[in-house]
Amino acid sequence: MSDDPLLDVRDLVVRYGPVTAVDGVSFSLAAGETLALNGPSGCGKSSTALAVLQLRRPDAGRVRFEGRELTSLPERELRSLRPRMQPVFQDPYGTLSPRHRIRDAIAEPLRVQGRWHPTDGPDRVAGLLDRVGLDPAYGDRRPHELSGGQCQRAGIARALASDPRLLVLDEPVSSLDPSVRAGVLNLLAGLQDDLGLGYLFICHDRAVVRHFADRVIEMREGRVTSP
Ligand SMILES: Nc1ncnc2c1ncn2[C@@H]1O[C@H](COP(=O)(O)OP(=O)(O)OP(=O)(O)O)[C@@H](O)[C@H]1O
Repeated sequence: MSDDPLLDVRDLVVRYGPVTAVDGVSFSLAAGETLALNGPSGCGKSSTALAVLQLRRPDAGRVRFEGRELTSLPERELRSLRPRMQPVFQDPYGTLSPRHRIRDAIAEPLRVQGRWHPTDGPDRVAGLLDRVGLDPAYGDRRPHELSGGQCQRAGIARALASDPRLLVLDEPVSSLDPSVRAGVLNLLAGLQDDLGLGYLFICHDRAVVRHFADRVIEMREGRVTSP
């Protein structure tokens, strides 16, 4: 294995028509590390996240993930890499389909990736629920039958089903009640310790960032202002 960082972003640019949302952002992230993007609303944090995930193709710059340059890869080749870089968004109810039971939402990535086996699939789903601190019986419920914190845990379980190396966490606790935020952050910290995941952690709350991240990048008006 090379000494390549897990993720290396160089001179990233994202434009929406005349608006330059991300204007030459560079950073790298090692496996097992949490790098936070911090800054005021509208500074380009989410646009950076979407471009890293190639959910929105950047207008310029490079995104290297596990040593592979993503920006020049056709969608067909990206598809096989996508499971390894998973997003977790702010609104857990928006991530999980309201019509599907939690266990089906978690099983879906396994099915789509051809890794679902009827013999051990249900146990894997139960194991993932247990891993995020949810009683496997919650698998029978639909998202609206869970609290915000429980639903975010289910969203994290769904992300883990893909065996990712990188989680892009876009304000993962911002919509949660303050009393349950620490529990979800502790869960993420434990998963990182156990699985060696890299976290790109987007958060506008400086106190949370200081507590949770190994390193912090400050953004303003699409640019990195520090370090
Ligand atoms: N789909 C879009 N179309 C047009 N402009 C957009 C779009 N998405 C974001 N922008 C603009 O790009 C800039 C950066 O937005 P972005 O959401 O990336 O910032 P942010 O730091 O994540 O903000 P927030 O914390 O409020 O989500 C803002 O000026 C925003 O209005």
